[in-house]
Amino acid sequence: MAKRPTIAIQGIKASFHEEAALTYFGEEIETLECMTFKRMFEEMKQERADYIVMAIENSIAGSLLPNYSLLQDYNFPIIGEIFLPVQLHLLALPGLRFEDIKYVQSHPIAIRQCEEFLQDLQGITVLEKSDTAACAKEIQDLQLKDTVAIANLNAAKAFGLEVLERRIESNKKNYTRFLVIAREHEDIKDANKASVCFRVNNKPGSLAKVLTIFAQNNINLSKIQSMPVLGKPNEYNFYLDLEWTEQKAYDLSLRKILKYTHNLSVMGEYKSNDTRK
Ligand SMILES: O=C(O)C(=O)Cc1ccccc1
Repeated sequence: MAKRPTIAIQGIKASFHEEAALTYFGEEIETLECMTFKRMFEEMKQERADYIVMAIENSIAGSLLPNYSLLQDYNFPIIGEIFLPVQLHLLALPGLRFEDIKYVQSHPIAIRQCEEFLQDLQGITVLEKSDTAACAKEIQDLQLKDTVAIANLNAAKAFGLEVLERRIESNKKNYTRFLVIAREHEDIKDANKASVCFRVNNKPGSLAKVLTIFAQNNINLSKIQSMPVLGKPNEYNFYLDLEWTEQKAYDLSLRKILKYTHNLSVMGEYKSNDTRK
């Protein structure tokens, strides 16, 4: 039997990262729990992980900008994507009443998704922690009787907590997009999406020129994100997600943009997997 792949996730079991990893790879995996996003890349560099599953964007919180830098710094290929619906609940030790709450703890992405709900809570301190599941676990481990966690139902079940309030996210249709990153290059059959990065000259129309080439070749731009290049004023890295129906048109447009860009890198070619409704 082939060895189960080891997937580095940010957070512990029952976190959204674990759910994303299970959604993509199925149940036959080992997960490697990492407390930070950078740790996942270090583990992969040390060959203790075969893949990374990493959140890159959320419908409310937006892009996770430092994660773009990690992709650049470590240069491992993106081989897939997952869109996960994010439903959040307020979890507490059984029997806890609303008036007992002094602290609400969760991952910053989850906190930002529940801002409307949190605004209505008077005199309660919000604490940002490493991941939603660890917040739930801590309440059980330390028997915290004045603290609640924002997390998912897997965490409630895994750590014996009760749901004090269901579905507290502001936008009921919110999704998080995760990337699947491999240690080694993999040839993805029928790839129809790519994540690329480049810089352009600081001159009028430089970026427009590149975007026109994609438009002329019928390449859809599903995302564009810019990030300043550290130590180089006026220089930006542009991160683009491209989608195509004709592989040849994509190949051609990449060749054509070479003339108008510098530091062009293809961060990964993979199958589009947009499961949002
Ligand atoms: O804290 C977690 O469970 C994570 O995996 C990070 C996260 C939090 C909220 C939405 C998506 C990802």
